[in-house]
Amino acid sequence: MENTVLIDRNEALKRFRPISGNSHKGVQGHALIVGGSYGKMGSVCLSSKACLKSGAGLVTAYIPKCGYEIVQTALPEAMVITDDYTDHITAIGYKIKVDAVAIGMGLGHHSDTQHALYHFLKMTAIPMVIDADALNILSENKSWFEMLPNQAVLTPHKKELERLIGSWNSHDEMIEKVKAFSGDFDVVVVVKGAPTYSVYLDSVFENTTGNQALATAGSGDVLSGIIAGLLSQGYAALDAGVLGVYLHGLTANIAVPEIGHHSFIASDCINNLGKAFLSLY
Ligand SMILES: NC(=O)C1=CN([C@@H]2O[C@H](COP(=O)(O)OP(=O)(O)OC[C@H]3O[C@@H](n4cnc5c(N)ncnc54)[C@H](O)[C@@H]3O)[C@@H](O)[C@H]2O)[C@@H](O)CC1
Ligand SMILES: Nc1ncnc2c1ncn2[C@@H]1O[C@H](COP(=O)(O)OP(=O)(O)O)[C@@H](O)[C@H]1O
Ligand SMILES: [Mg+2]
Repeated sequence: MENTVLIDRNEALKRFRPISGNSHKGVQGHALIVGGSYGKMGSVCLSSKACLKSGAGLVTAYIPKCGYEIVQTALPEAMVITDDYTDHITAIGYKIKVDAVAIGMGLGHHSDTQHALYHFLKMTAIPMVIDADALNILSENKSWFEMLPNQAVLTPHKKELERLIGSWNSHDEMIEKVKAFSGDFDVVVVVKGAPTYSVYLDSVFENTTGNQALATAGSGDVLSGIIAGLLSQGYAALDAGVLGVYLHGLTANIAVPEIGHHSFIASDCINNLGKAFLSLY
């Protein structure tokens, strides 16, 4: 399509910033990962780990009580704040200062959780990734679009996108609808698929990395964590989206010669993030 920028290594390099020698965890960004419900805590573990492995100095997971031991055990590097309720999130309250948020992975759509999301969006204006069930809740409450923070990064797969903006008849029509949505609410939309397109206003970026190994549970949860990690370090929303998608796809390109398409799982995406970052030096 006309005016689409292909995101290859050169384009990724334009956006990538190495970490300075005198950095410390206090200036590397603190990201909050909000999600999880009974049976879906893995999504928060994956997203939080990917966030740490993308350079965030501190990561806190905000989860329902049932996930406390799961997240603390799976990921000792992350801090945890629990909701008052056991099985799902009912209110999103915290006293820490965070630089970026990713919300929605494994969140579910209980009415209490919908309420919590409403108040959170109303009160929160920091860089934000909105994924999975947070997108689905928004789709059921379209008047809430107005509350989205400027340049929030929305990361729908095609089904989630259809719930958000309605259906389309062609690729070009889909892109035009996403551009209009981006303009109406000043958001970056990362349309996940093969390939993934990142759209902001009239600009469209087509990713060149990734393969079918990523067609596996949790690989989108990993992407939300990567983008939140970049946002927390001060990357602009569009740069975080475009670079995050590039690195995420690259992990699969790096891993497939050894692991193959069938056996690659979302944790392999995380395990190869280091090599993906190193390829930019
Ligand atoms: N280990 C975990 O805890 C996991 C939790 N997850 C969470 O589970 C919840 C449900 O996520 P789902 O995405 O499964 O639910 P959805 O109901 O949003 O999506 C599932 C439907 O969308 C279709 N779909 C998915 N990707 C598509 C694509 N690229 N093009 C067209 N159709 C597509 C599927 O075929 C299916 O019909 C989310 O909160 C998610 O974060 C998942 O991420 C899987 C792993
Ligand atoms: N065939 C494919 N080729 C390239 N990337 C893919 C392919 N299938 C899935 N992906 C990527 O994997 C991720 C899947 O995200 P998502 O559907 O949200 O998964 P989950 O919710 O299970 O974490 C997206 O980044 C998507 O672009
Ligand atoms: Mg998903």
